[in-house]
Amino acid sequence: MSILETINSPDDLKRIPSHKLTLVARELRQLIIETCSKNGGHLAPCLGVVELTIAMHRVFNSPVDKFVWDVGHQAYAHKILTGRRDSFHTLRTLNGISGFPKRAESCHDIFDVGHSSTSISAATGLAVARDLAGRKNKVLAVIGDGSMTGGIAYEGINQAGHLNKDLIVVLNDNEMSIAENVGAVSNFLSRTASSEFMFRFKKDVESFLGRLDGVGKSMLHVARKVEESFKGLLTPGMLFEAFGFDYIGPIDGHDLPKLIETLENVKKFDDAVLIHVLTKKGKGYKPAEDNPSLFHGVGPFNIETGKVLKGKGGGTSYTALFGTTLCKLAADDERIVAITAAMPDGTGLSGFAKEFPDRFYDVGIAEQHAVTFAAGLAADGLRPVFAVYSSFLQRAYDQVFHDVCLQNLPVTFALDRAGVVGNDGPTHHGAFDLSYLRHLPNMVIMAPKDENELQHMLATAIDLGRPVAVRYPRGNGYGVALDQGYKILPFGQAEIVREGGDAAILALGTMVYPALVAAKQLEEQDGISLTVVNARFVKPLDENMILDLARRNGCLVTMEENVLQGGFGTAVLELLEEHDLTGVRVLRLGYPEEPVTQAEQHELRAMLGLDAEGLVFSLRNFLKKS
Ligand SMILES: Cc1ncc(C[n+]2csc(CCOP(=O)(O)OP(=O)(O)O)c2C)c(N)n1
Ligand SMILES: CC(=O)[C@@H](O)[C@H](O)COP(=O)(O)O
Ligand SMILES: [Mg+2]
Repeated sequence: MSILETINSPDDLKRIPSHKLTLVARELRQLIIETCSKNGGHLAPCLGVVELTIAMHRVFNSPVDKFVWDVGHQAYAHKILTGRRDSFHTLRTLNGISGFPKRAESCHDIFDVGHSSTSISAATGLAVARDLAGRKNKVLAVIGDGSMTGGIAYEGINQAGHLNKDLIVVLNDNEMSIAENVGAVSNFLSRTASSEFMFRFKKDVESFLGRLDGVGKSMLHVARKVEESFKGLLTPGMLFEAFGFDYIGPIDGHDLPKLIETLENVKKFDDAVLIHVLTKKGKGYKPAEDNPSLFHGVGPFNIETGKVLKGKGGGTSYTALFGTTLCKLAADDERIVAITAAMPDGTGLSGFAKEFPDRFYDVGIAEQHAVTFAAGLAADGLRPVFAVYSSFLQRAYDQVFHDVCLQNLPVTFALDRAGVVGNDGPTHHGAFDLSYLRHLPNMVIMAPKDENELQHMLATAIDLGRPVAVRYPRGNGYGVALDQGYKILPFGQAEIVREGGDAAILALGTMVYPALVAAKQLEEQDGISLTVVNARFVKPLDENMILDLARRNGCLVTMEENVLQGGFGTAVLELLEEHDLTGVRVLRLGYPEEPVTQAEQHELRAMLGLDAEGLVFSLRNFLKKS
């Protein structure tokens, strides 16, 4: 029996003799690597915090003491040590263990996560709630250096330091976001060598001068002035102390005895403390240590070689095609500037960054800033393109409204991962963008039926010179031929891709090809003849075409990968109502309001009835009643 098999709870871990804890760490890494090699997952972040997680569970008493993991993509060891070892092989699969902490999954998962930089705010709330209830438990937030680039982290730390509650923030500093971490905060954190020196120097000088009566006081003043002029030597400790936190560190995050000793000491504090822990992303698995970005969130891979196994699907990924198209457009248009919020690889912008370094900006995990930054660029004549996952743009709703749409500025939102993303689950599905963008003034929204059309939509979006969102899915296209030049699509016009006499389907984006398959099957099996429309635009709708089809057929079917509330189908209903056509029967197919779970994309589409088979079923039922 392995030592890990004897651990079913944090209490079991506490019974393991100290000298055997490195073995626990080794076995945890082994299980995490094996599972990720089959299921995919956030391998590198999880390997980096194995010792930290052991130390936290050794010293504190979860779930009475509360651990809040930022993003939550580093919590696999926590899951395994809190009674989920036997089900860990189901990680990220349908009905399996979530890749992120989930309150519904375990009492040890205190706060649901997936989006970054929320841990300090949530932990502050938990600390205040504890104090109001008169309880004594500890609250810990574990946040990465990348997540410290998100503004909400500072909103949290600002209040937490001011309240000075009994709260521990563990800063897990691996000097990496998904890609290399960016910006002043990141530079600041890495000043650890000078930091230790300055900290000691400052304390020594202050205590020495403070002891000298009279002369000491004025010298202390002079020394402080000197220190001011040494701004370049400001240290992470000073930053967090300025916010009202005690600062401890930096400490080696792979030195278990040191971690345990530090946490034991900190446990005795009853004010706000930040422990700065230095870790290595991917620790213990060479391919992940060598390429932490690739192994940040990785698909199945071969453990021996570290080679990632190829994904399914024929064509180029939408993401890659977006990246190459933007490069080509930017070569001819100097106004184009590309922006990412800490995801140059994920959004396909790495090539652009190399080709146009002066026109590429990674702003860190700062979606709100990214949008307003883009608005500023656009206000002075540029054509910024913000490439962002649909679910992460949710953060910046007000900036999209207030800074871009209200001023009708030419910002293009390249919305990747629109629709179900698969195993990352509910926090990451791009299920809401149509609903949260459609009602904004001046906004145009498009969705391509395939990868070829994506190229034309991107060119059209930039050409339009106003706020435009182009939404496209995670994964590969269909392998269709790619036009060499770019077309500017006729504004607000849909495309009929199949003619039929019995009813019309208005399909959006990824729904067009499955709709065509379903229409063909219904023609062959039931003799039903359907028109299929590639809607292309959600805003503005092709009103003439839709109204004409509604009048001719008396019924319409809309299909979209978005929640039904406020989405494409809703837009069609509103149009019919505006034209007194409420008698037209409408079937809207899309996502329900309750969160879509985690599974492979194709499994989710089947469960939601949005694959060809599901569409045939729904269409048959609907048309039978016509
Ligand atoms: C709001 C938001 N934007 C982007 C992401 C995508 N994302 C997930 S983890 C991550 C990097 C986090 O870096 P860090 O906090 O340092 O953790 P590490 O992976 O280095 O352990 C990013 C950008 C996200 N989860 N949430
Ligand atoms: C944790 C997180 O938010 C990202 O790492 C995300 O999992 C990336 O997923 P993709 O594989 O779709 O880029
Ligand atoms: Mg990091």
